[in-house]
Amino acid sequence: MKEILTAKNLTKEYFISAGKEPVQVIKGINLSIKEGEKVGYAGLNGAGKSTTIKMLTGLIKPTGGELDVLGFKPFSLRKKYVEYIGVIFGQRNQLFWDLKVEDSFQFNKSLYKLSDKEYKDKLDFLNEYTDLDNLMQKRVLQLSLGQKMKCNIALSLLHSPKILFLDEATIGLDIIVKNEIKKLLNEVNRQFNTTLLFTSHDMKDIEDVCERIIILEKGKILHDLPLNEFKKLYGGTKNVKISLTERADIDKLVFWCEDKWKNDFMDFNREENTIKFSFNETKINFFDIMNMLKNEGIRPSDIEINSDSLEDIIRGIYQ
Ligand SMILES: Nc1ncnc2c1ncn2[C@@H]1O[C@H](COP(=O)(O)OP(=O)(O)OP(=O)(O)O)[C@@H](O)[C@H]1O
Repeated sequence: MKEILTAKNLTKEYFISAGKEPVQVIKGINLSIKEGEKVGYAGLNGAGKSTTIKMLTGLIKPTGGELDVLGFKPFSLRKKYVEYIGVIFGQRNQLFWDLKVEDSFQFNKSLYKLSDKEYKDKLDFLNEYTDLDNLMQKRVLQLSLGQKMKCNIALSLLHSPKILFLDEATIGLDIIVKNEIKKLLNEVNRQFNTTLLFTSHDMKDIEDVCERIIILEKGKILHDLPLNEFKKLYGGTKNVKISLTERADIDKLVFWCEDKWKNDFMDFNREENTIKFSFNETKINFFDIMNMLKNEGIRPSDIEINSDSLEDIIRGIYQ
């Protein structure tokens, strides 16, 4: 996979008030993104995510460092550059507000000089994963937030961008629309190898789309890892609930667990015929517990086991 985006020691300073020193909000970040990657860009409010996206899309000029996206310096050759990228800002609308949805699509068709076939093929693809067809004849101001976002994303994909930047594209959307959008993004990536750079405060969105996560903190990159590696390194917590019908079996299991791993459980609670505990996979192997139950002939009436979500992990990092 070839590199599609590189940033070296990228910085951005803003002048907040006249006569005062500028404030550096992006403090020398290095990025390297390959074609077809799906990258989540996460961080707390004010970390600098939108500022980064604005620099990468050529909306604002970096204060320092080097930036190369698809062979372009985004800010200097913006007119040409935008032919190859798509940009979605959750709070902004790119459709003609008081016209029909289709008018914006027709406008972009001529702007990007798409042939009738290219236009039709792309609409066929978009219709497969959204209900765009039903929305085309509606006026934009009649659309709900979710319908508007679907149309905005579809419009940004019309010219087959090589890379799609999404800044809080799923903000305020319900779970059904979010899922539809995530499916569309995954398909765009799968079928057209479109690179995705995606910011969201909803870690589930990042988890459902991205294979790599970059965490920004106060303008610096704190982590940049494949998502599964990140989860293994910083997560690895399993939460288990075991229900048993016999009180004696509970006693036996509690005694055995405490004897073997007394200090290794993150928490351990007994309630009636149920025990609930959390542990880190690096310290305790859940199969040992399953084997013990089997060897003792204990048959639980129910077992629930789940891993910490990305959201839990990130919360843990910032706490
Ligand atoms: N045009 C601007 N002028 C001055 N300061 C700005 C400007 N835009 C952003 N900032 C400041 O830069 C910092 C980073 O803002 P940015 O919007 O990039 O963060 P973010 O990570 O996207 O936050 P959020 O998750 O809240 O959207 C913040 O302290 C913000 O107040």
